[in-house]
Amino acid sequence: MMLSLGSDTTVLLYHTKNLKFTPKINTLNVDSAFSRGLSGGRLNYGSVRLKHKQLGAVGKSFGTDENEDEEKSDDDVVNATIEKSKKVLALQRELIQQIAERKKLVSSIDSDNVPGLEGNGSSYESGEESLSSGSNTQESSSTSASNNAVANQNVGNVLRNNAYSREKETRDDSSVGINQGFDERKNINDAERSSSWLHFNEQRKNLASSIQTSSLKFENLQRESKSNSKEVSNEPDNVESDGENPPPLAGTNVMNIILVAAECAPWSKTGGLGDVAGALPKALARRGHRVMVVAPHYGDYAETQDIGVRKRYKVAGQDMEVTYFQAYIDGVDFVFIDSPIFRHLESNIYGGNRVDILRRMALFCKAAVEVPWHVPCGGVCYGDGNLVFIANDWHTALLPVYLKAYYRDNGLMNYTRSVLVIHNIAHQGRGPLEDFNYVDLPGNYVDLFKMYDPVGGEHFNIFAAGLKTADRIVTVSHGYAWELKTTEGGWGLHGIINENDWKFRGIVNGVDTKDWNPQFDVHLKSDGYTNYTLATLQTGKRQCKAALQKELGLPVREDVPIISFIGRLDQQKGVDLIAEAIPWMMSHDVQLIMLGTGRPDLEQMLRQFECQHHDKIRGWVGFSVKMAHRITAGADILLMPSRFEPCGLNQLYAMNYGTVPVVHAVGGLRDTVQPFNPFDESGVGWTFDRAEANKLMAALWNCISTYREYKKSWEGIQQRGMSQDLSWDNAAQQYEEVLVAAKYQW
Ligand SMILES: Nc1ncnc2c1ncn2[C@@H]1O[C@H](COP(=O)(O)OP(=O)(O)O[C@H]2O[C@H](CO)[C@@H](O)[C@H](O)[C@H]2O)[C@@H](O)[C@H]1O
Repeated sequence: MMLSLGSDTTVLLYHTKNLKFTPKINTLNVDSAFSRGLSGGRLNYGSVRLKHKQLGAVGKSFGTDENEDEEKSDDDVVNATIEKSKKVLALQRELIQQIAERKKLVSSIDSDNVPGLEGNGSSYESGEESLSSGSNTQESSSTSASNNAVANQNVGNVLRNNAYSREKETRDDSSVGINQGFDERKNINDAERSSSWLHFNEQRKNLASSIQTSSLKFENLQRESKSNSKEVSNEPDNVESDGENPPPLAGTNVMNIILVAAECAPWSKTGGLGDVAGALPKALARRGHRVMVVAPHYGDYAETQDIGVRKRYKVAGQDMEVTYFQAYIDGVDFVFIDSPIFRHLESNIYGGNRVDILRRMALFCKAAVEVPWHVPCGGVCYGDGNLVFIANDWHTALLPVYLKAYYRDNGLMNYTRSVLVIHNIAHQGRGPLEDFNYVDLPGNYVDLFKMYDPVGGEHFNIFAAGLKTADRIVTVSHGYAWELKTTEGGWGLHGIINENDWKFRGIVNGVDTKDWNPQFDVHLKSDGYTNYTLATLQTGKRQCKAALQKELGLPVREDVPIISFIGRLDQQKGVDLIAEAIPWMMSHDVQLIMLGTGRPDLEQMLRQFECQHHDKIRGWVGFSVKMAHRITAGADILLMPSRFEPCGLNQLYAMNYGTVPVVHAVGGLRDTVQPFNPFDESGVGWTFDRAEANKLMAALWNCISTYREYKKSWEGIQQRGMSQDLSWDNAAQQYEEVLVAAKYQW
C-alpha cells in the first residue's frame, strides 16, 4: 500500500497476504495507518530511510510502462523526502537534547538498584556527530510525541501480554513481584518517555525495587550483571561512561530484538553459526537495542540461572515441559530453553535421526516465540510490540511459520516481525511429506513446505517454508546473496529466493573483537604464546609461531612458512583439494597444520598425512577452540579452498591476527579477501578462481614466494589485513536497517 503521510511524504508498504507479495498502491489517511501502531502518527528518520529502499525495490521489480508517471512522481517524492530528511535530522538533534535533559531526571534514581542498567552507559557510543545542526521546536515535539506513542504502545503490549500470560497460568513467586512492577510502571508519566530506549531504562528502574524484594534469583542476576558490566568496561573499544548514558546509536530505531539459534558460542558451537549468535547480538545491544538470544540448553552452563518459569508445549501429540535459564552478559539477555530432549547434547547438538532433530527444533521454535511473553529479563518481559525475531538457518526456520500460523493469523503478535538468516543453504531440514505431522500446523500450511526436485521428488522442506513466511531474509555476504539466486548456488531454493528478492539482502559477518583479538586473546597467555598488536606484530607472531611448533612437536624454525587449515571436514570446505595438493606441498620446505572434525574418511586422511610426513604435517582431529586460536596466531598462512562459502569467519580471524589467507574466490571469501597486487602493494591475501588443486597450488606458490623473497610486501599484506575494521559494528548497523524495514512492513 502507498500511504500518503501529510502533504509531502509518502511511504510504500508491502502488503503480504496469503504469503504472496502483492503490492497494492492505495492512499490511506496517515492517522488510520499509524493508529495501527506503525509509528505513532509521525514520520521519523527510520521511516524516511525505509521509503527510499522500498521505492528502489519496487522500481526494480515493477518498473514497467504503467509506472512511468509514478517514476516521475517518485522523483518529486525523493526530492521532497530529501528536504524532509534534512528537517528530520535537525529535529533529531533537538530530540537528543531533550533526551539528555530527561536522562538527568532519570539518573536521579539510584541506578545501583537496577539489574542490568550499569552496563548500558559504557556500551553506548554517541551518535550525535552524525546529526546535522538546526532546530525546529514545533516539529521536534511532534517527533517526540511520536516516540511517546511508540513507547506507550510498547507498554500497552507488555501489559496486555502479561495479562494474557496471567490468564493462561499462575506464575511463580518471582512473577508476583513482576506483576507488582507492572502496576508501578503504569504510573510512569507519559511525558518522561521521550524514546523507547529511555522508556526501556525507565522500565528497569521502576521495577528494580519490586524485583529485589520478590526474588533472590534476581539478586544473583543483578550481581552477575554488575560483574559483567565491569568486564565490559575493560574492553578497549568501549566508550568511557561519564556518569550519563549517551543516546543510542540506533536513535529512534531502537527495537526489541530476539535472535534465535540452535547454537550459541561460547556455550554451544559446531561452527560459524555459534559465533554469529554469540557476537551479533552484542553489537546490536551496543547500538542501544534491547537484545536477547534464545538457544537450547544443551548442558550445565555455569553462568546461567533457572528463573523458575515452566511452560508446556505439544510436539507431535506429546506434551513437553520447558524451563528457562538466563544470564545477562555484555548488554545481552541470554535465555536457554531447557527440556529433557535437549539435555546432554552439548557435543552432538545435531545428533540423532531426522525425526529426533525435527522434534527438537519444533519444540525449540514453539517455546522461543513465546519467550518475550513468559521470560522476564531484568524483571521485565520484552512483550511483542516493536519486536523482531532473527531466526537462523533451517533449524529455526519454523519460527516465522509459527509466528504467522499460531499468532498473527489469530490477531496476536501483530507488531512482531521475523527475519530469517541463511548461513548455509546446503542444510534445509528436508524429509518425506509425512514430516508435516511433526510440526503441528493447520493443514492449509502444508503447501508452504512442499518442494519438488529431480533427485528427491516431492518432499517436505522447512527452510522453504521459513523463507516464504519471514518478513525479511538476510544472508551472510553479498557474494553468497548473488550465488543463492543461481541454480548452482541455491540448492533447489533459488526459485523461492528469486521470488522473494524484494525482501532479501546480503550482510557480511563480522568478528567478535573481544574474543578474536590477538591483543587480548586468552589462549595466548600461556605455554609460550603471547598477545600482540599491530605494533608488535613481528615479534609477537614469531613467538606464537615458535610456541605452536613446540606445542605440536614440529621443528621450531622461524624461516619455514606454516600453512594452516581450520574447519569442518566435508565437501564444502574443499579438504580433498588440500589432500590432492599435499604431495606438491611436501616437496617444498613448509609445515602444514590442519584442525577439524567431520567425515570419518577425511578425519582418517588427516591422521594418515601426519603419519606419513611427521616432520612437516600435524592433523588434529577434534574440536578445540583453544587450538583454533593458537593456530590462527602462530601460522603464517590460512588455506580456505571451500567449494562454497556463505561468508567464512576463519579468513576474517586470520586477517585480524596478521595471518595471510589463500582462498577460493567464492561467496563471502571473494567479498572479504582482496587479492594482493604487487604493482601497487594493495590487497590482503591470495585468491584462486576455481575449486581445483592446481589453482590452489598456483595461488599458494605465489603466496609462499612472497613470504620468502619479498619480506616488505609480506609485512604490508599482514598489516593491511590487521588494520581493517572487521568488527560486528558495521554489520549490526546494516541488520538494523533490515529490522526497521521489517518493522514497518505490513
Ligand atoms: N575443529 C575445530 N575446532 C575448533 N574450532 C573450529 C573447528 N572447526 C571449525 N571451527 C570454528 O568454527 C567456526 C567456523 O566458521 P565458518 O564461518 O568458517 O564455517 P561454518 O561453515 O561452520 O559456518 C556457516 O555459517 C557461518 C556464519 O554465518 C558462515 O561464515 C559460513 O560461511 C557458513 O558455512 C570458526 O570459528 C572456526 O574457528
